[in-house]
Amino acid sequence: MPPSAPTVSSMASMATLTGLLRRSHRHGAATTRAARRTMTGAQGLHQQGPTTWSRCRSTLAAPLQRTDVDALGQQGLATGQERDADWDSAKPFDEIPGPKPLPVLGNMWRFVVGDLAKVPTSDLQRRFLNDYGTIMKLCGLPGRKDLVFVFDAEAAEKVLRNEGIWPIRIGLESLGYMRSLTPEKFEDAWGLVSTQGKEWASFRTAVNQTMMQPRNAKLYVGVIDKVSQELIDRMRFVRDPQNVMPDDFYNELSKWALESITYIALDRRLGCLDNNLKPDSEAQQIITAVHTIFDCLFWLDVQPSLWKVVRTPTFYRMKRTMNWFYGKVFGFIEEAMDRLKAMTPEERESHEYSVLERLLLRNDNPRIAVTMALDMVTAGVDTTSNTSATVMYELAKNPDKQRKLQQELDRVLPDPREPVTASKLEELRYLRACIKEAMRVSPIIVGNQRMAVKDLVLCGYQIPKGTDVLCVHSEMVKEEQYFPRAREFIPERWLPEGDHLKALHPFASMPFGFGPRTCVGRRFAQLEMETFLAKAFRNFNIGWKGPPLKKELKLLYSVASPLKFECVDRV
Ligand code: HEM
Repeated sequence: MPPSAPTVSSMASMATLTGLLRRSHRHGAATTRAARRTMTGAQGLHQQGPTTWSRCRSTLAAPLQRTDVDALGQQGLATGQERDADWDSAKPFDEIPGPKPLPVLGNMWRFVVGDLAKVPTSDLQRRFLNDYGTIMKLCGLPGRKDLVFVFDAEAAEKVLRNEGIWPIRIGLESLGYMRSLTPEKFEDAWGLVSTQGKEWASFRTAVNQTMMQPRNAKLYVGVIDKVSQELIDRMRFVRDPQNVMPDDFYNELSKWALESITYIALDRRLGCLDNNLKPDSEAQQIITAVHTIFDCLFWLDVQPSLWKVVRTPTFYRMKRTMNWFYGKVFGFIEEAMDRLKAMTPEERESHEYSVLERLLLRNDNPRIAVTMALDMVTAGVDTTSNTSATVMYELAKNPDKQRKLQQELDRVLPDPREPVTASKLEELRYLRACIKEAMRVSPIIVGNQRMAVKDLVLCGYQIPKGTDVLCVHSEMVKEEQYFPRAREFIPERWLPEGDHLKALHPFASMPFGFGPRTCVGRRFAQLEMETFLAKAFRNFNIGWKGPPLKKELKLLYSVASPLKFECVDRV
């Protein structure tokens, strides 16, 4: 048994937990049916019962008032001071530049018919930086609080270092709200993505060790290697006679990411990379559900949407998909619990516990495993597949860097079909530098957002506590002052040799976030990407046969044109 394996004594409570989970699921289905019967047409949030609404408010924490901020975020402030020392000499909040809202219409019209209507979402941040400078304020959008954008690494450092011990990151409110509609399914386990304060902290504490310990991730290297080998085999199967990938190659990458993360979250192989995957197969249905949820989150939470006032068709689509998905995940977790219960004491002694089993055994509440699995599958597909596509693209466009990587790979993995192991991965320093550099040159997130939990001075302006601040790393990474030759792909800047690393500002590129709220799936994401990319560049010389790759900003910066990789077998 690995040193941190859960104690066998916690098996005693498994029978009770299974009963509890089954009861809550049946009750959940009944409540959902009842909710469907009573919630007809375009009801606003305020028309629902007080319990649901109060739960919803505390779950979403939006919009937070100053007093809520005190309750949620004041704990553990680095300095203990309420306000930055230079507050009195700073310019007032109202003077922060930004598009001026019109009376009644606010700023919404700009995005519909005004000066910003034709700006692609992926260019908006650059436009804001050019028009207003290193700090700007966007206000006057219906249902949204004012948002301050900072494009300055010093300011980002100040925001993130003063986030408190329960950092507040408002976003994806629709996800939290949907969960609040069936509280019996999520009671005491609302997940990480859209919760704040105590609810977020108790969940994070319950899952943190299992998710973040490097040795837990390493347990999966064998399976991730197998899944990655399946993708390599599939690449050989789907490429055309000129060795070029089909236009929908991104779909293959997202199947690989889903196959990997569902194994980690649910102890389950789905068979996503099967050459004969049927359109009505379980795997294909799950792939579709994950993409639907991601798409709906974009339309409900990023695009201007009236779902907080009127139930939109997208709202219902998301609700239907989430209920279906919950049922699926729930079924897988019940199976895992049954397997655990059936184990003999001897088997338990020698068993290598999976992430799912650890989550079930460490916590008295099986809903934690269910919600964590939902969050993992929701957050763990488009993130790793888009990032892997970016790394492949940058290396295809920079053949000298690709050759250097292949020299490292040939040394560490002399046989291209040889399985990747944890110790071999440790030796792949240049590969890690390539991934870091691709995440800098073309990050998938706009930036990191926090609510200020004390009065801050940023770029010379007063930022009262309770203000949401977005640190726009996706633009900082393009600035020469932070990264010399910023537009070039130079993995060497992340290697410890030389002075490059010392010169970099640590808060300019932060692809996995920061502090106690940092990406909880980081270890698994790194393991998946390193394993697949090591195998891909060991097996193929990868070129690019298309026009420059387009990205669009949806929930993430995502691939928006065909991935025309030429993958020629290396002899
Ligand atoms: C390349 C891949 C990935 C990137 C770049 C990425 C990036 C991020 C970022 C920037 C955050 C916000 C951190 C903050 O606010 O400080 C985050 C949060 C999160 N990520 Fe990832 N992520 C990736 C993969 C994954 C995977 C594979 C999973 C699933 C295991 C995952 C699950 C989550 C969850 C649940 C959160 C919310 C954490 C919390 O609020 O406590 N991510 N991720």
